[in-house]
Amino acid sequence: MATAVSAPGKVLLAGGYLVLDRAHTGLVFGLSARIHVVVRDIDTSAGVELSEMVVQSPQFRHASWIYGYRLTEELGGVHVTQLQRAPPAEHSRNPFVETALAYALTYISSVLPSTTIKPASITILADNDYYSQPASTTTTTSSQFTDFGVRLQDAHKTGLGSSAALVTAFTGAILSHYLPASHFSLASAQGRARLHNLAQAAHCAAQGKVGSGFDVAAAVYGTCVYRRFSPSLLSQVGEPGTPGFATRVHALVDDDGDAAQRWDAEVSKGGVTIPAGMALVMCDVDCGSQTVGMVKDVLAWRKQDAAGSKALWDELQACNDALAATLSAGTVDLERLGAAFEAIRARIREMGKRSGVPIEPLEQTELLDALTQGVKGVAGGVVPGAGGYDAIVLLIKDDEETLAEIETFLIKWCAEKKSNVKLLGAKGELEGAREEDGARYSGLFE
Ligand SMILES: Nc1ncnc2c1ncn2[C@@H]1O[C@H](COP(=O)(O)OP(=O)(O)OP(=O)(O)O)[C@@H](O)[C@H]1O
Ligand SMILES: C[C@@](O)(CCOP(=O)(O)O)CC(=O)O
Repeated sequence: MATAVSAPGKVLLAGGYLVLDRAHTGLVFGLSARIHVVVRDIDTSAGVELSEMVVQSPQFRHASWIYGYRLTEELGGVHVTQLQRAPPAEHSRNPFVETALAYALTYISSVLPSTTIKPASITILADNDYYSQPASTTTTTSSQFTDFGVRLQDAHKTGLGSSAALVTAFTGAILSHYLPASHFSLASAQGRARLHNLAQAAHCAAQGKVGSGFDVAAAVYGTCVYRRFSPSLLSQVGEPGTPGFATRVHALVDDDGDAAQRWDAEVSKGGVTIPAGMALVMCDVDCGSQTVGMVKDVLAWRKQDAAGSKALWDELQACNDALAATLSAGTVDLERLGAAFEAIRARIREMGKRSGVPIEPLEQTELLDALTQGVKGVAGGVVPGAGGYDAIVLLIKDDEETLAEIETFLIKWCAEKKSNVKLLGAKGELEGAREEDGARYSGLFE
Protein backbone atom coordinates (compact mmCIF):
# COMPACT_ATOMS: atom_id res chain seq x y z
CA MET A 1 0.00 0.00 0.00
CA ALA A 2 1.23 3.51 -0.81
CA THR A 3 1.09 6.42 1.60
CA ALA A 4 1.38 9.91 0.12
CA VAL A 5 1.63 13.40 1.57
CA SER A 6 2.03 16.69 -0.26
CA ALA A 7 3.18 20.06 1.11
CA PRO A 8 3.00 23.51 -0.48
CA GLY A 9 5.72 25.98 -1.41
CA LYS A 10 5.72 29.46 0.08
CA VAL A 11 5.86 33.15 -0.62
CA LEU A 12 6.68 35.53 2.22
CA LEU A 13 4.45 38.41 1.19
CA ALA A 14 5.41 40.63 4.11
CA GLY A 15 7.88 40.42 6.96
CA GLY A 16 11.14 39.47 5.24
CA TYR A 17 14.05 39.95 7.71
CA LEU A 18 11.61 41.09 10.46
CA VAL A 19 10.43 37.50 10.87
CA LEU A 20 13.94 36.48 11.95
CA ASP A 21 13.21 38.36 15.18
CA ARG A 22 10.55 36.99 17.56
CA ALA A 23 9.41 40.54 18.22
CA HIS A 24 7.93 40.58 14.69
CA THR A 25 5.85 38.37 12.44
CA GLY A 26 5.77 37.30 8.79
CA LEU A 27 2.74 37.06 6.51
CA VAL A 28 3.40 33.91 4.51
CA PHE A 29 1.22 32.35 1.82
CA GLY A 30 1.24 28.71 0.84
CA LEU A 31 1.28 28.06 -2.91
CA SER A 32 -0.55 25.71 -5.24
CA ALA A 33 2.89 24.30 -6.22
CA ARG A 34 3.41 21.25 -4.02
CA ILE A 35 6.00 18.58 -3.42
CA HIS A 36 4.54 15.09 -3.13
CA VAL A 37 6.21 12.17 -1.39
CA VAL A 38 4.95 8.61 -1.87
CA VAL A 39 6.09 5.77 0.42
CA ARG A 40 5.63 2.10 -0.52
CA ASP A 41 6.77 -1.05 1.28
CA ILE A 42 9.46 -3.05 -0.48
CA ASP A 43 8.45 -6.69 -0.58
CA THR A 44 11.26 -8.95 0.59
CA SER A 45 11.25 -12.72 0.06
CA ALA A 46 10.68 -14.87 3.11
CA GLY A 47 13.81 -15.18 5.24
CA VAL A 48 15.55 -12.22 3.58
CA GLU A 49 16.28 -9.36 5.92
CA LEU A 50 16.80 -6.04 4.28
CA SER A 51 17.30 -2.65 5.92
CA GLU A 52 17.22 -0.28 2.99
CA MET A 53 15.33 2.82 2.05
CA VAL A 54 15.37 3.60 -1.66
CA VAL A 55 14.62 7.27 -2.38
CA GLN A 56 14.02 8.49 -5.93
CA SER A 57 13.31 11.83 -7.52
CA PRO A 58 12.50 10.59 -11.03
CA GLN A 59 12.08 14.02 -12.64
CA PHE A 60 15.86 14.43 -12.39
CA ARG A 61 18.84 12.45 -13.64
CA HIS A 62 20.99 10.47 -11.19
CA ALA A 63 18.55 11.40 -8.45
CA SER A 64 18.28 8.19 -6.48
CA TRP A 65 19.72 7.61 -3.07
CA ILE A 66 19.85 4.29 -1.24
CA TYR A 67 20.23 4.31 2.52
CA GLY A 68 21.02 1.61 5.03
CA TYR A 69 19.64 2.21 8.53
CA ARG A 70 20.20 0.72 11.96
CA LEU A 71 19.21 1.46 15.52
CA THR A 72 22.17 2.78 17.50
CA GLU A 73 23.05 2.15 21.15
CA GLU A 74 22.38 4.43 24.12
CA LEU A 75 19.23 5.84 22.52
CA GLY A 76 21.24 7.53 19.79
CA GLY A 77 18.36 7.03 17.35
CA VAL A 78 18.45 5.55 13.87
CA HIS A 79 21.72 5.92 12.00
CA VAL A 80 21.33 6.34 8.26
CA THR A 81 24.17 5.64 5.79
CA GLN A 82 24.09 6.24 2.07
CA LEU A 83 25.02 3.01 0.31
CA GLN A 84 27.63 3.13 -2.44
CA ARG A 85 25.71 1.42 -5.19
CA ALA A 86 26.05 3.68 -8.19
CA PRO A 87 29.26 4.88 -9.85
CA PRO A 88 30.66 7.99 -8.10
CA ALA A 89 29.44 10.44 -10.73
CA GLU A 90 25.88 9.36 -10.15
CA HIS A 91 26.25 9.30 -6.46
CA SER A 92 25.63 12.75 -5.10
CA ARG A 93 24.32 13.25 -1.60
CA ASN A 94 21.02 14.85 -0.73
CA PRO A 95 21.39 16.32 2.75
CA PHE A 96 17.70 17.25 3.03
CA VAL A 97 16.51 13.73 2.23
CA GLU A 98 19.20 12.08 4.37
CA THR A 99 18.55 14.24 7.42
CA ALA A 100 14.75 14.07 7.14
CA LEU A 101 15.03 10.26 6.93
CA ALA A 102 17.32 10.00 9.97
CA TYR A 103 15.10 12.30 12.06
CA ALA A 104 11.83 10.64 11.05
CA LEU A 105 13.11 7.08 11.63
CA THR A 106 14.62 8.14 14.96
CA TYR A 107 11.27 9.54 16.08
CA ILE A 108 9.41 6.40 14.91
CA SER A 109 11.89 4.13 16.70
CA SER A 110 11.35 5.99 19.95
CA VAL A 111 7.55 5.91 19.62
CA LEU A 112 7.51 2.21 18.66
CA PRO A 113 10.66 0.84 20.36
CA SER A 114 9.90 -2.82 19.80
CA THR A 115 8.80 -2.61 16.17
CA THR A 116 11.17 -3.31 13.27
CA ILE A 117 11.02 -0.58 10.63
CA LYS A 118 10.44 -2.33 7.30
CA PRO A 119 12.28 -1.21 4.14
CA ALA A 120 10.49 1.16 1.81
CA SER A 121 10.70 2.82 -1.55
CA ILE A 122 10.14 6.58 -1.43
CA THR A 123 9.33 8.71 -4.49
CA ILE A 124 9.56 12.51 -4.61
CA LEU A 125 7.48 14.41 -7.18
CA ALA A 126 7.61 18.20 -7.46
CA ASP A 127 5.13 20.44 -9.26
CA ASN A 128 6.81 22.01 -12.28
CA ASP A 129 6.82 25.56 -10.95
CA TYR A 130 9.66 24.83 -8.51
CA TYR A 131 12.16 24.86 -11.38
CA SER A 132 12.48 26.95 -14.51
CA GLN A 133 11.81 24.62 -17.39
CA PRO A 134 14.60 24.15 -19.92
CA ALA A 135 13.73 24.30 -23.61
CA SER A 136 14.82 20.68 -23.97
CA THR A 137 12.17 19.42 -21.52
CA THR A 138 10.80 16.06 -22.57
CA THR A 139 7.17 15.20 -22.15
CA THR A 140 6.03 12.48 -19.78
CA THR A 141 2.87 10.65 -18.89
CA SER A 142 1.84 13.46 -16.55
CA SER A 143 2.16 17.14 -17.27
CA GLN A 144 1.97 17.96 -13.56
CA PHE A 145 5.38 16.39 -12.99
CA THR A 146 7.68 17.21 -15.90
CA ASP A 147 10.78 15.15 -16.58
CA PHE A 148 13.39 17.92 -16.34
CA GLY A 149 16.06 15.76 -17.91
CA VAL A 150 18.90 17.32 -15.86
CA ARG A 151 20.59 16.63 -12.54
CA LEU A 152 18.96 18.26 -9.51
CA GLN A 153 21.99 20.49 -8.97
CA ASP A 154 21.71 21.76 -12.56
CA ALA A 155 18.01 22.62 -12.31
CA HIS A 156 17.26 26.30 -11.92
CA LYS A 157 15.14 26.85 -8.78
CA THR A 158 12.42 29.49 -8.81
CA GLY A 159 12.68 30.10 -5.04
CA LEU A 160 9.37 28.59 -3.91
CA GLY A 161 10.96 26.81 -0.93
CA SER A 162 11.56 23.37 -2.42
CA SER A 163 13.67 22.10 0.49
CA ALA A 164 11.07 23.04 3.14
CA ALA A 165 8.18 21.53 1.13
CA LEU A 166 10.29 18.44 0.47
CA VAL A 167 11.34 17.91 4.11
CA THR A 168 7.77 18.48 5.30
CA ALA A 169 6.11 16.16 2.77
CA PHE A 170 8.86 13.56 3.26
CA THR A 171 8.58 13.63 7.06
CA GLY A 172 4.76 13.60 6.91
CA ALA A 173 4.68 10.66 4.49
CA ILE A 174 7.13 8.56 6.55
CA LEU A 175 5.32 9.26 9.82
CA SER A 176 1.93 8.47 8.23
CA HIS A 177 3.32 5.26 6.74
CA TYR A 178 4.83 3.81 9.89
CA LEU A 179 2.88 5.25 12.81
CA PRO A 180 -0.66 4.29 13.80
CA ALA A 181 -3.24 7.04 13.18
CA SER A 182 -3.75 7.17 16.96
CA HIS A 183 -0.21 8.56 17.24
CA PHE A 184 0.14 10.57 14.07
CA SER A 185 -2.53 12.00 11.81
CA LEU A 186 -2.36 15.09 9.65
CA ALA A 187 -6.07 15.51 10.30
CA SER A 188 -5.43 16.49 13.94
CA ALA A 189 -3.92 19.65 15.39
CA GLN A 190 -1.56 17.48 17.43
CA GLY A 191 -0.40 15.63 14.30
CA ARG A 192 0.27 18.88 12.45
CA ALA A 193 2.20 20.24 15.44
CA ARG A 194 4.32 17.07 15.57
CA LEU A 195 5.02 17.31 11.84
CA HIS A 196 5.93 20.98 12.23
CA ASN A 197 8.32 20.32 15.11
CA LEU A 198 10.08 17.40 13.43
CA ALA A 199 10.30 19.07 10.00
CA GLN A 200 11.69 22.29 11.51
CA ALA A 201 14.38 20.33 13.37
CA ALA A 202 15.36 18.24 10.30
CA HIS A 203 15.27 21.18 7.87
CA CYS A 204 17.37 23.31 10.15
CA ALA A 205 19.93 20.51 10.70
CA ALA A 206 20.18 19.85 6.95
CA GLN A 207 20.52 23.54 6.15
CA GLY A 208 23.23 24.00 8.75
CA LYS A 209 21.73 27.29 9.90
CA VAL A 210 18.67 28.48 11.78
CA GLY A 211 16.43 30.58 9.55
CA SER A 212 13.11 31.84 10.85
CA GLY A 213 11.41 28.61 9.75
CA PHE A 214 8.58 30.47 7.97
CA ASP A 215 8.97 28.16 4.95
CA VAL A 216 8.46 25.00 6.99
CA ALA A 217 5.54 26.61 8.84
CA ALA A 218 3.89 27.40 5.47
CA ALA A 219 4.59 23.86 4.22
CA VAL A 220 2.80 22.43 7.27
CA TYR A 221 0.04 24.97 7.95
CA GLY A 222 -0.31 26.80 4.64
CA THR A 223 -1.08 30.52 4.63
CA CYS A 224 -0.59 32.07 8.07
CA VAL A 225 0.87 34.83 10.18
CA TYR A 226 4.02 33.31 11.65
CA ARG A 227 6.09 34.18 14.70
CA ARG A 228 9.30 32.21 14.82
CA PHE A 229 10.51 29.80 17.53
CA SER A 230 13.42 30.66 19.83
CA PRO A 231 16.57 29.48 18.04
CA SER A 232 17.95 27.96 21.28
CA LEU A 233 15.25 25.26 21.08
CA LEU A 234 17.05 23.43 18.30
CA SER A 235 20.59 23.83 19.59
CA GLN A 236 19.81 21.29 22.35
CA VAL A 237 18.99 18.38 20.01
CA GLY A 238 22.58 17.44 19.17
CA GLU A 239 23.79 15.10 16.45
CA PRO A 240 22.07 11.89 15.31
CA GLY A 241 23.79 8.89 16.87
CA THR A 242 24.95 10.71 20.02
CA PRO A 243 23.68 9.19 23.30
CA GLY A 244 20.13 10.31 24.09
CA PHE A 245 19.46 11.80 20.63
CA ALA A 246 16.26 9.74 20.25
CA THR A 247 14.98 10.86 23.64
CA ARG A 248 15.64 14.51 22.81
CA VAL A 249 13.97 14.26 19.39
CA HIS A 250 10.95 12.56 20.94
CA ALA A 251 10.55 15.26 23.58
CA LEU A 252 11.06 18.00 20.99
CA VAL A 253 8.45 16.58 18.62
CA ASP A 254 5.84 15.76 21.26
CA ASP A 255 6.66 19.04 22.99
CA ASP A 256 6.60 17.52 26.46
CA GLY A 257 10.17 18.26 27.62
CA ASP A 258 11.37 20.87 30.12
CA ALA A 259 9.52 24.17 30.17
CA ALA A 260 12.60 25.92 28.76
CA GLN A 261 12.46 23.68 25.70
CA ARG A 262 8.84 24.14 24.74
CA TRP A 263 7.93 25.34 21.26
CA ASP A 264 7.10 29.00 21.21
CA ALA A 265 6.45 29.44 17.48
CA GLU A 266 3.05 31.02 16.82
CA VAL A 267 0.96 30.23 13.76
CA SER A 268 -2.21 32.17 13.24
CA LYS A 269 -4.46 31.24 10.36
CA GLY A 270 -7.44 33.24 11.58
CA GLY A 271 -8.66 35.65 8.95
CA VAL A 272 -5.60 35.64 6.68
CA THR A 273 -6.96 35.04 3.24
CA ILE A 274 -6.94 36.01 -0.41
CA PRO A 275 -9.93 38.26 -1.12
CA ALA A 276 -12.70 36.69 -3.18
CA GLY A 277 -12.08 37.11 -6.91
CA MET A 278 -8.38 37.92 -6.39
CA ALA A 279 -5.26 35.79 -6.83
CA LEU A 280 -1.71 35.96 -5.59
CA VAL A 281 0.71 35.22 -8.43
CA MET A 282 4.47 35.17 -8.80
CA CYS A 283 6.82 36.28 -11.51
CA ASP A 284 10.18 34.52 -11.72
CA VAL A 285 12.88 37.08 -12.48
CA ASP A 286 15.43 34.43 -13.49
CA CYS A 287 18.43 36.21 -12.03
CA GLY A 288 19.05 35.07 -8.48
CA SER A 289 20.21 36.75 -5.28
CA GLN A 290 22.59 35.75 -2.53
CA THR A 291 20.14 35.51 0.37
CA VAL A 292 22.79 34.57 2.93
CA GLY A 293 24.90 37.66 2.28
CA MET A 294 21.83 39.89 2.24
CA VAL A 295 20.64 38.61 5.62
CA LYS A 296 24.10 39.11 7.11
CA ASP A 297 24.25 42.73 5.92
CA VAL A 298 20.73 43.62 7.06
CA LEU A 299 21.39 42.14 10.50
CA ALA A 300 24.70 44.03 10.72
CA TRP A 301 22.83 47.30 10.06
CA ARG A 302 20.21 46.31 12.65
CA LYS A 303 22.98 45.93 15.24
CA GLN A 304 24.89 49.02 14.27
CA ASP A 305 21.82 51.33 14.22
CA ALA A 306 19.69 49.64 16.89
CA ALA A 307 17.35 52.59 17.57
CA GLY A 308 16.89 53.70 13.96
CA SER A 309 16.35 50.18 12.65
CA LYS A 310 13.88 49.39 15.44
CA ALA A 311 11.80 52.44 14.58
CA LEU A 312 11.74 51.47 10.90
CA TRP A 313 10.94 47.81 11.64
CA ASP A 314 8.09 48.82 13.97
CA GLU A 315 6.68 51.01 11.20
CA LEU A 316 7.08 48.24 8.66
CA GLN A 317 5.38 45.78 11.02
CA ALA A 318 2.41 48.15 11.31
CA CYS A 319 2.22 48.36 7.49
CA ASN A 320 2.40 44.56 7.23
CA ASP A 321 -0.39 44.19 9.79
CA ALA A 322 -2.46 46.73 7.83
CA LEU A 323 -2.01 44.67 4.64
CA ALA A 324 -3.09 41.48 6.44
CA ALA A 325 -6.16 43.30 7.79
CA THR A 326 -7.03 44.71 4.36
CA LEU A 327 -6.67 41.28 2.77
CA SER A 328 -9.06 39.74 5.26
CA ALA A 329 -11.53 42.65 5.34
CA GLY A 330 -14.16 40.68 3.42
CA THR A 331 -14.69 43.39 0.80
CA VAL A 332 -12.38 43.95 -2.15
CA ASP A 333 -11.05 47.48 -2.40
CA LEU A 334 -8.30 47.57 -5.06
CA GLU A 335 -7.24 51.08 -4.14
CA ARG A 336 -6.87 50.32 -0.44
CA LEU A 337 -4.97 47.14 -1.24
CA GLY A 338 -2.69 49.08 -3.59
CA ALA A 339 -2.00 51.69 -0.90
CA ALA A 340 -1.16 48.96 1.63
CA PHE A 341 1.43 47.51 -0.78
CA GLU A 342 2.89 50.95 -1.54
CA ALA A 343 3.32 51.70 2.19
CA ILE A 344 5.27 48.48 2.66
CA ARG A 345 7.42 49.03 -0.42
CA ALA A 346 8.42 52.54 0.66
CA ARG A 347 9.74 51.19 3.99
CA ILE A 348 11.46 48.24 2.29
CA ARG A 349 13.29 50.65 -0.01
CA GLU A 350 14.25 52.71 3.02
CA MET A 351 15.58 49.60 4.77
CA GLY A 352 17.54 48.76 1.62
CA LYS A 353 19.01 52.24 1.47
CA ARG A 354 20.03 52.29 5.12
CA SER A 355 21.49 48.77 5.16
CA GLY A 356 23.10 48.99 1.74
CA VAL A 357 21.29 45.81 0.61
CA PRO A 358 19.34 45.81 -2.69
CA ILE A 359 16.10 44.48 -1.18
CA GLU A 360 13.91 46.24 -3.74
CA PRO A 361 16.50 47.03 -6.43
CA LEU A 362 15.78 49.73 -8.98
CA GLU A 363 14.97 47.17 -11.69
CA GLN A 364 12.29 45.62 -9.46
CA THR A 365 10.91 49.04 -8.51
CA GLU A 366 10.48 49.84 -12.20
CA LEU A 367 8.85 46.49 -12.92
CA LEU A 368 6.45 46.68 -9.96
CA ASP A 369 5.54 50.30 -10.73
CA ALA A 370 4.97 49.57 -14.41
CA LEU A 371 2.79 46.54 -13.68
CA THR A 372 0.73 48.29 -11.01
CA GLN A 373 0.20 51.39 -13.11
CA GLY A 374 -0.01 49.68 -16.50
CA VAL A 375 -2.22 46.64 -15.91
CA LYS A 376 -5.72 47.46 -14.66
CA GLY A 377 -6.29 44.24 -12.70
CA VAL A 378 -3.05 44.45 -10.68
CA ALA A 379 -3.82 45.76 -7.18
CA GLY A 380 -0.20 45.83 -6.07
CA GLY A 381 2.87 43.78 -5.45
CA VAL A 382 6.18 43.48 -3.61
CA VAL A 383 9.54 41.75 -3.73
CA PRO A 384 8.84 38.82 -1.40
CA GLY A 385 11.08 37.22 1.23
CA ALA A 386 14.61 38.49 1.25
CA GLY A 387 13.92 40.51 -1.90
CA GLY A 388 16.61 41.10 -4.48
CA TYR A 389 16.44 40.04 -8.10
CA ASP A 390 14.70 36.64 -7.63
CA ALA A 391 10.99 37.21 -7.97
CA ILE A 392 8.07 39.53 -7.50
CA VAL A 393 4.63 38.72 -6.17
CA LEU A 394 1.42 40.39 -7.32
CA LEU A 395 -2.13 40.53 -6.03
CA ILE A 396 -4.36 40.57 -9.09
CA LYS A 397 -7.94 40.17 -10.20
CA ASP A 398 -8.40 36.46 -10.76
CA ASP A 399 -9.60 36.51 -14.36
CA GLU A 400 -8.29 35.42 -17.75
CA GLU A 401 -8.19 38.99 -19.01
CA THR A 402 -5.80 40.18 -16.28
CA LEU A 403 -3.54 37.15 -16.70
CA ALA A 404 -3.42 37.69 -20.47
CA GLU A 405 -2.64 41.40 -19.98
CA ILE A 406 0.22 40.55 -17.61
CA GLU A 407 1.63 38.02 -20.09
CA THR A 408 1.52 40.57 -22.90
CA PHE A 409 3.06 43.21 -20.66
CA LEU A 410 5.94 40.89 -19.68
CA ILE A 411 6.73 39.91 -23.27
CA LYS A 412 7.08 43.58 -24.16
CA TRP A 413 9.00 44.36 -20.97
CA CYS A 414 11.51 41.54 -21.50
CA ALA A 415 12.13 42.60 -25.09
CA GLU A 416 12.68 46.22 -24.06
CA LYS A 417 14.80 45.54 -20.98
CA LYS A 418 16.57 42.42 -22.35
CA SER A 419 15.44 40.61 -19.21
CA ASN A 420 13.69 37.32 -18.51
CA VAL A 421 10.59 37.70 -16.34
CA LYS A 422 8.01 34.92 -16.44
CA LEU A 423 4.63 34.53 -14.85
CA LEU A 424 4.58 31.28 -12.86
CA GLY A 425 1.49 29.09 -12.80
CA ALA A 426 1.59 28.77 -8.98
CA LYS A 427 -1.00 30.76 -7.07
CA GLY A 428 -1.45 31.56 -3.39
CA GLU A 429 -3.46 28.90 -1.62
CA LEU A 430 -4.57 28.53 1.98
CA GLU A 431 -4.08 24.83 2.69
CA GLY A 432 -0.95 23.26 4.18
CA ALA A 433 0.36 19.69 4.16
CA ARG A 434 -2.24 17.07 3.33
CA GLU A 435 -2.54 13.35 2.94
CA GLU A 436 -3.09 12.34 -0.70
CA ASP A 437 -4.56 9.22 -2.22
CA GLY A 438 -1.50 6.99 -2.77
CA ALA A 439 -3.19 5.28 -5.73
CA ARG A 440 -3.14 8.43 -7.89
CA TYR A 441 0.64 8.17 -8.37
CA SER A 442 0.73 4.58 -9.58
CA GLY A 443 2.24 4.27 -13.03
CA LEU A 444 4.08 7.59 -12.80
CA PHE A 445 7.81 7.32 -13.42
CA GLU A 446 8.05 3.60 -12.82
N1 LIG B 1 12.53 17.44 -6.27
C1 LIG B 1 13.49 17.23 -5.38
N2 LIG B 1 13.97 16.00 -5.15
C2 LIG B 1 14.93 15.77 -4.25
N3 LIG B 1 15.50 16.73 -3.51
C3 LIG B 1 15.09 17.99 -3.69
C4 LIG B 1 14.05 18.30 -4.62
N4 LIG B 1 13.85 19.64 -4.59
C5 LIG B 1 14.70 20.13 -3.66
N5 LIG B 1 15.45 19.16 -3.12
C6 LIG B 1 16.48 19.31 -2.08
O1 LIG B 1 16.45 20.66 -1.65
C7 LIG B 1 17.67 21.33 -2.00
C8 LIG B 1 17.37 22.78 -2.42
O2 LIG B 1 17.16 23.50 -1.26
P1 LIG B 1 17.46 25.06 -1.11
O3 LIG B 1 17.20 25.43 0.31
O4 LIG B 1 18.77 25.36 -1.74
O5 LIG B 1 16.37 25.63 -2.09
P2 LIG B 1 14.92 26.17 -1.85
O6 LIG B 1 14.37 25.62 -0.59
O7 LIG B 1 14.11 25.89 -3.10
O8 LIG B 1 15.26 27.70 -1.75
P3 LIG B 1 14.36 28.99 -1.49
O9 LIG B 1 14.21 29.09 0.00
O10 LIG B 1 15.18 30.08 -2.10
O11 LIG B 1 13.06 28.79 -2.15
C9 LIG B 1 18.25 20.47 -3.12
O12 LIG B 1 19.65 20.61 -3.18
C10 LIG B 1 17.85 19.07 -2.67
O13 LIG B 1 18.70 18.61 -1.63
C1 LIG C 1 15.26 37.01 4.99
C2 LIG C 1 14.30 35.99 5.52
O1 LIG C 1 13.48 36.61 6.52
C3 LIG C 1 13.33 35.52 4.42
C4 LIG C 1 13.96 34.85 3.22
O2 LIG C 1 12.92 34.49 2.32
P1 LIG C 1 13.14 33.89 0.88
O3 LIG C 1 14.05 32.68 1.04
O4 LIG C 1 13.73 34.99 0.04
O5 LIG C 1 11.75 33.52 0.41
C5 LIG C 1 15.06 34.82 6.12
C6 LIG C 1 14.22 33.88 7.00
O6 LIG C 1 13.15 34.29 7.46
O7 LIG C 1 14.69 32.75 7.28
